[in-house]
Amino acid sequence: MPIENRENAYLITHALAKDTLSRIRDVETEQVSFRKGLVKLGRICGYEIIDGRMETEYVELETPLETTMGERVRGLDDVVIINVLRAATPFVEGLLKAFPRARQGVISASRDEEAGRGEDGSFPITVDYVKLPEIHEEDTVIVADPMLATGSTMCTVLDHIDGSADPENLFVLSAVSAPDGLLRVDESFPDIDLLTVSIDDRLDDNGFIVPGLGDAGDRAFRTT
Ligand SMILES: O=P(O)(O)OC[C@H]1O[C@H](OP(=O)(O)OP(=O)(O)O)[C@H](O)[C@@H]1O
Ligand SMILES: O=c1cc[nH]c(=O)[nH]1
Ligand SMILES: [Mg+2]
Repeated sequence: MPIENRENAYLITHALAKDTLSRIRDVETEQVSFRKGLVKLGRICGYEIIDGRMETEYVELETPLETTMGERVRGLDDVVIINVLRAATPFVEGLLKAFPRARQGVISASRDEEAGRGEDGSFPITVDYVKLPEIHEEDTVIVADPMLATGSTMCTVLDHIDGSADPENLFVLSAVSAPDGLLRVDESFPDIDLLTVSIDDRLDDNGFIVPGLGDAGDRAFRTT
């Protein structure tokens, strides 16, 4: 479903996606359930991308009884998933259930929260590690990060990917987005489609999404 006034941003509206997100937002949801919830959400989002964004084709096949026509999803072998460390790790685990043959890339990018936000509202981003597969024209590339807050991390990640190829589909997939982050990424990368389960109200003074779900990395990795 397209988001009003934003050509390239779309909500994932599957009821189970909303249900799962609501469960992991809950402050009472502990680490294991939180992590499993992110995995489940990744799987549902993967199925939604297949259903809404990929084409099917008819193929002739032999059942044990006779020849018939079946329908197959096109391009499942040409999917690249980029894992933005570290909070995206369980989210990507779920996506891989939908795209088991995806080629994978990893980028470690994190906000320097001590430095604080600059005048434009962005955080400085530290990139420690980048390992991307070669991206081809026919690929569907999904850059996964459950949280899109100021958009600083995602813009930095996309800077690393952008020059390397011009794939058929390039999606940024998040679970929770803030309006500021969507706007920042949309303005910097107008050709990229932004997919998210929820657009929350705002950012707080520390750049956290409100109502959000807190620090996704800390909750999944139990580091607080
Ligand atoms: O849109 P932004 O303002 O850039 O914020 C979003 C980023 O912040 C979180 O990562 P964090 O830097 O906390 O690292 P982590 O995944 O290691 O916890 C989150 O997973 C995103 O990558
Ligand atoms: O709300 C936020 C913002 C950035 N990163 C998170 O994990 N949560
Ligand atoms: Mg991160």
